[in-house]
Amino acid sequence: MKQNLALKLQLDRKDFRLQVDLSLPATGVTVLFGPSGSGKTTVLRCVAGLERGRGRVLIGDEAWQDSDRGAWLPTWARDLGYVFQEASLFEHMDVQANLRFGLQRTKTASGQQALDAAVEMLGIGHLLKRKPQSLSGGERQRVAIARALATQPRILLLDEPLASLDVVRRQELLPWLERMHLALQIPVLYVTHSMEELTRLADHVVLMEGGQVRIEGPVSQVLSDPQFAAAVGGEAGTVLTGIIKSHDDAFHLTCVDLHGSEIWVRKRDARIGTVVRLHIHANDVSLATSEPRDTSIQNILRGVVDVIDDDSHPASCLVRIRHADQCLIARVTRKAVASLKLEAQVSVWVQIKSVALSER
Ligand SMILES: Nc1ncnc2c1ncn2[C@@H]1O[C@H](COP(=O)(O)OP(=O)(O)OP(=O)(O)O)[C@@H](O)[C@H]1O
Repeated sequence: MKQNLALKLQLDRKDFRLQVDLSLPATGVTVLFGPSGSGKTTVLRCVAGLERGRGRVLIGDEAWQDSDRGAWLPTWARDLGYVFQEASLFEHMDVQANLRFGLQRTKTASGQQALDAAVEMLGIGHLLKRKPQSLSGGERQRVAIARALATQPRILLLDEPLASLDVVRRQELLPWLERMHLALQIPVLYVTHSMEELTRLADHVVLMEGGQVRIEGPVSQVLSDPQFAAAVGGEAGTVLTGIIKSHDDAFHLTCVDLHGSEIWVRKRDARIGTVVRLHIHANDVSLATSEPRDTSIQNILRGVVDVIDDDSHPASCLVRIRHADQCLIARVTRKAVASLKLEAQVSVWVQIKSVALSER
């Protein structure tokens, strides 16, 4: 059964008020993003019943909290998995025993099946006999996530699960999270400060600011919102969806079909027909009003200017360009906008210097 998550919460602390009203998708990853102190962790803690504000927390048709009706489920009675920055495993037990410990909470006979599936999904079968202290930070987190999933939660809460890892470990763990993301049928609330995690994992994005929701929606829509782009500064970029079309072995390239246009990326070991995400930084996009010739840039699309908005610095603008039914953002100078006479509805050639790709 699909389990939409509906939150309407107000919580007051000294110098801080959380005030959110959100209806989140029943599956997929919702990334809570925003500056330090904006209230991301507080939202997770309210969902988990670790904080008690006023309002409602509804999962599917079950009320975990409904202040108007006096309803409140304590944390232990909420079917959820919660994974923190640092995996809190029992050091004296091996991985298998840690996983089984989580399982004791489950009420269904399918618990073992769920545990096996989680072990498979997080690729930790070869670690079952190891003690936590012998695991890397990334492996510990995979065990912690598998333990949370083995309890067959109705929702998974991940609070900066990669934050305590170094860059190398982060890069190791991200593909596992991507795979998990594709396989899970429950909603995931994921707190991060990292644009890379957001662009690779998010289906839905909530930008928090000062305890409130500033922008919210599907990832491609939020990322192509110039206000979001201005808020994240140099990290602004968009996510487009394409399909692997062909591989060029001679030049080590892969061709992605983007609504009839071709985008070339570094060769990927992915089957033809695979749906992929293309991440394009706003700073890697330039615009021309006549067809560029004799350029080293391989990826050139036709598009139409949709919106031109202010950037955080007055020297630059954020230009949203429509290509078929998707949008991308270019950061260009205000001077270029003036000299090219860019405005809404103007046709442009969009030159893309660099594209990163991940599987959807
Ligand atoms: N236990 C607490 N007692 C009092 N105030 C708190 C407590 N925990 C958090 N706060 C305050 O509540 C506000 C929201 O904190 P929260 O941890 O939800 O923000 P965040 O967006 O998750 O931040 P970060 O990205 O730094 O983790 C901040 O002003 C913070 O200082």
